[in-house]
Amino acid sequence: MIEARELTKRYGGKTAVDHLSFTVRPGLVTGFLGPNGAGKSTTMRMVLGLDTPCSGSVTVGGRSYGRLPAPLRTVGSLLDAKSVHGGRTVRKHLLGLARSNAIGRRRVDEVLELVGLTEVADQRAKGLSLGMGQRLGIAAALLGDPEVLILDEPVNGLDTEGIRWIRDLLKSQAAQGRTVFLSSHLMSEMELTADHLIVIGRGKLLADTRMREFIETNSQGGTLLRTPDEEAGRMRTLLEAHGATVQMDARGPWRVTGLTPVEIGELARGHQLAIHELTPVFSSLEEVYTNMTQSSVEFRGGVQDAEHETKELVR
Ligand SMILES: Nc1ncnc2c1ncn2[C@@H]1O[C@H](COP(=O)(O)OP(=O)(O)OP(=O)(O)O)[C@@H](O)[C@H]1O
Repeated sequence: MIEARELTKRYGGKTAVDHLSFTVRPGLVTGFLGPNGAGKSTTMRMVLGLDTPCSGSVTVGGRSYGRLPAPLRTVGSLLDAKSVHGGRTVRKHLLGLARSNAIGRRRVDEVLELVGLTEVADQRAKGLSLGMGQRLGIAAALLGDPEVLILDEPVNGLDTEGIRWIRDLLKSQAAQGRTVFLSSHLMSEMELTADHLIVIGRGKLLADTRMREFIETNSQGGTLLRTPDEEAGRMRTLLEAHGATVQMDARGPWRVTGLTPVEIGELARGHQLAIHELTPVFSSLEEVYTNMTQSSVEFRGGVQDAEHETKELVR
């Protein structure tokens, strides 16, 4: 579990993180989203004791990072995969980390196996491909078998296979009851990986919500509707009279927005109109997120009054 309470960080006159409170829970992959400069990396660095909050607090497993008796056993992180000493071999890099954290050699072999680096264990780190380097960073994060994993842009620059591998790994780590907190600008990937989302803008919390709820509540997808031809005119009039917008399609289903599928179904039933198809369609995470950060529409996914912040984001 990660708990941030009123976390605030200023650099000179610039407020990077602004009274940010959230909880990242075990058993889930939680995505951390926000436009460039929103304060994600700063927040992660404060969680990991690499930056000191100006005010507020953040704990991992109930303690601030500095008070953890064996940090690597509580929280594993990947902030910058390139921060490895390139002259060392893969195994030596991990052995060095293990030794300084009282972790046995056997665990090094386990994580090498887990991330698929056993065969290149004796190669120098600087010769690794980007994907391999990323795996090494993840091996280091997993070394202490920590309850919390924090990853900043772990899929940056990876190919499809590498991305899928990280997705499966993170999901399985969460399924084992670990807390997984990751940032990524790749929305399609985040949509597939994360169960929960924390969204920030200008250092402030914009949303703290389940992925499904975030998409469903803020989706502009609408509902696909088919009715028999002879009832189409009456159906359209009825829907529009109740505030719906109907996009007609002569051959396919209509797209109805402004009413939920339940409301459409109940209206049709009340007027004895037949329905042949009623399919909710949801926007992608990317569409919802882009819309949220580009419009001043009030966001309703767990934080009520984000109007001001979303306006700020587009200035
Ligand atoms: N060490 C620093 N000194 C001064 N300003 C900083 C420092 N670190 C971050 N900032 C500023 O704080 C703000 C938040 O930066 P941060 O890197 O945390 O955002 P981010 O959400 O991680 O962005 P990105 O998605 O681009 O990585 C930015 O305006 C950044 O310029």
